[in-house]
Amino acid sequence: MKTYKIALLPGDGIGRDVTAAAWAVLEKTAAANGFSLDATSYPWSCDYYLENGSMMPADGIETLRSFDAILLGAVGWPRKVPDSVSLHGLLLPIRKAFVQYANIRPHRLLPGVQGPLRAAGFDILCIRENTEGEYSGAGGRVHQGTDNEVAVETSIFTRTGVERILRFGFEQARARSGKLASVTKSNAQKYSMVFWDEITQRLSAEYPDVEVTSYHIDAMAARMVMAPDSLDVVVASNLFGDILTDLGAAIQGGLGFAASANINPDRSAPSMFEPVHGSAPDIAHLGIANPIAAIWSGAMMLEHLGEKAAAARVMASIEATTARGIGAIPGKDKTDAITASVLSALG
Ligand SMILES: NC(=O)C1=CN([C@@H]2O[C@H](COP(=O)(O)OP(=O)(O)OC[C@H]3O[C@@H](n4cnc5c(N)ncnc54)[C@H](O)[C@@H]3O)[C@@H](O)[C@H]2O)C=CC1
Ligand SMILES: CC(=O)C(=O)O
Ligand SMILES: [K+]
Ligand SMILES: [Mn+2]
Repeated sequence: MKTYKIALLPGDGIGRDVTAAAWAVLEKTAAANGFSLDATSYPWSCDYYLENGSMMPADGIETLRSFDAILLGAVGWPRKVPDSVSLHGLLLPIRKAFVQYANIRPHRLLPGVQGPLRAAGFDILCIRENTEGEYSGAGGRVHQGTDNEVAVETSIFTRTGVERILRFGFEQARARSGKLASVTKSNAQKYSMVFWDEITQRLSAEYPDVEVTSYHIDAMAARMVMAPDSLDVVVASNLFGDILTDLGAAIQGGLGFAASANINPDRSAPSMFEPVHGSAPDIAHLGIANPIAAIWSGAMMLEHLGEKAAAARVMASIEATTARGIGAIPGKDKTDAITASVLSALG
């Protein structure tokens, strides 16, 4: 039987609950579809940091490298560890080291879910640059604690990095409606985003079948709310994509619905699958986290592994669940009840 080696990183807060839910669904799906998933779970998290002084061991990246894929919950527990330490100690290093440059975030309304906009046909695909840009981690602080203190955070946009994410966006647009929105801010950011726009324009010549439009990030935020039907594939830098995908999640009905895949398109290292949301300290321990985003991310993992029928089975079970009203209204159903419904819909 075909076996896939999966690294589980539940992380912090509700990351643990939703990863457990996703794993139960994935295991049952694998059994029904004739393959198996071999999980190794790692406790890397803020608790791990408090015990060991780092978010993961020094050889953590090398440990993960041998897996077929990584399933992650969420990283961060700001009451105990600064978010800048936890994110730059675990989540962001994995995305960078494994060149998971395409962060794919689908946003669409599931059956039975009423988003705040009543935009019934809401269905867009955000492609977020995931290894550089505003989250490069290049910068520093001097004269700390004095009136002369200075903080510098440098965005890094490389030709390789910008070209490959835009090309990925064009390819995704080609595979969907043929419409691509490129998110910019070249009226204010006169180096990086002018560079981004130039590469968008140059690549558009290679994709005459794709209609590409550039929108400034501020106008794009408004457009997602006011005219979501005018959008299909949206490609954005790391920070812009991060913000727009929480907005996309909100339009979907909440953070508990938004899935994501951190993809290494060349398959030279494992890709990582996780919900868009974080550890949600405000609801952790209440048993009410919506596991649908994590389960959907698991379906994206199966798709990436080539198990398309299994991925479709998981999606159909999610949709059957929300169509029955279970998990459709944020906070109404418990994590376990939503998971049980998806499990039973699997058949
Ligand atoms: N990829 C990751 O691991 C991410 C980690 N974080 C970290 O998570 C921690 C909390 O960050 P926040 O800014 O509060 O963002 P968050 O996404 O954890 O929570 C934002 C809001 O959405 C709600 N929410 C999130 N997921 C939900 C779910 N599955 N079901 C129902 N409601 C849900 C929360 O209760 C909260 O009100 C921080 O440490 C942050 O750095 C934040 C975003 C992504
Ligand atoms: C860190 C974060 O907010 C994200 O990856 O979406
Ligand atoms: K997450
Ligand atoms: Mn985010």
